[in-house]
Amino acid sequence: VCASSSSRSATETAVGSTTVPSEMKAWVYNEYGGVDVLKFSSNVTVPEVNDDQVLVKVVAAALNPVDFKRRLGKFQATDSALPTVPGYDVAGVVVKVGSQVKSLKVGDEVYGDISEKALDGPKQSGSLAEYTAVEEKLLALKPKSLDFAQAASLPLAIETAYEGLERAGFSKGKSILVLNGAGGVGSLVIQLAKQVFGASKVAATASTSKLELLKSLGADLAIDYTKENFEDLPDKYDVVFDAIGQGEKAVKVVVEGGSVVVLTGAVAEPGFRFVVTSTGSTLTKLNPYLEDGKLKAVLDPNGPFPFDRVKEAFAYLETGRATGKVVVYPV
Ligand SMILES: NC(=O)C1=CN([C@@H]2O[C@H](COP(=O)(O)OP(=O)(O)OC[C@H]3O[C@@H](n4cnc5c(N)ncnc54)[C@H](OP(=O)(O)O)[C@@H]3O)[C@@H](O)[C@H]2O)C=CC1
Ligand SMILES: CC[C@H]1OC(C)=C(O)C1=O
Repeated sequence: VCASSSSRSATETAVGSTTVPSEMKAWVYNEYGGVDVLKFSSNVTVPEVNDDQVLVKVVAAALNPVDFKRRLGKFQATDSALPTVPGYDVAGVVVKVGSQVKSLKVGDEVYGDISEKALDGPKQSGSLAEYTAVEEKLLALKPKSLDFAQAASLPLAIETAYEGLERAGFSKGKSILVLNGAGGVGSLVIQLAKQVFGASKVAATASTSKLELLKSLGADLAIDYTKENFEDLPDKYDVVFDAIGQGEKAVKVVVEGGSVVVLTGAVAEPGFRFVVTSTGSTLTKLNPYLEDGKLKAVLDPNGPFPFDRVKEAFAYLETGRATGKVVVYPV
């Protein structure tokens, strides 16, 4: 609610019908390291918005492995300066718009991955905060049928899944093997391959307790990696999507002329690795599938983690056992 000019404090700026404070609560680290470098602060400066940006009041955020890899200092060469507020995935409400913003307005419910390049100059002030500033082009309107936690779980993972399938030239009638089908990205690759791209066959790997999940997401074949090695099976695939760092084994099961997409770790011919580029246009394109439930957000049942338990959320994600996405909600 906009404070009357007489009562508006010096630290508040009335914007439209929304009052934005100058300081906020956020999780911050000022040195690289394990979860214990994460500190909760109540007086982090609310980011200013550039002309092409909006300020989002964060309702929910989601964690990604790139958050903890970055915090461990694995991408220092191209990282933004410390201190860092981590967090790429956000879902929330627009409270302020920059002068060049064209299609978003105060009050819009939005979601997105706030860093266009995940490793090359990611945002210093991320989504594990009460407010975050994001370029309009990185956001989409939140699907009405998804709550904020579900929406926050999607952006980086679904954009990675979609971009990887596009780069691999995946198309209707092709077969695909997803290495790590139960994780944040793989659980969406299975769904996209089946529901959006029209796969002829989807196979995926996970451990014993997650095989039914893989089938529920659309996998025709669920391979228990604790009992058999996919590379020892007779099947070959048009595309192998490696979301676990098995790129050198993945190339053994791709057909002649097929594609091997690698998200992490070593790559062997004919495999290729890429780093996701955030864009709201992919979310807008997939919104109809999300609205009607053809594509589903997969949230780890140990969450959502409330804002004051972010350290616990990261510790859980870093076990490498998360199913789908680890979400922080409410913020
Ligand atoms: N290049 C890029 O742009 C991007 C890269 N990435 C990277 O891709 C990888 C996956 O990301 P994300 O999906 O978020 O990861 P998650 O943390 O969600 O993956 C967790 C899952 O990994 C599964 N898993 C662990 N070991 C194996 C194995 N040997 N075989 C099959 N599944 C296994 C676990 O299942 P179980 O308990 O059954 O073992 C668990 O469900 C990460 O390394 C991430 O950094 C992610 C996004 C973008
Ligand atoms: C080089 C892959 C790197 O980029 C992202 C976004 C990750 O999660 C990674 O591991």
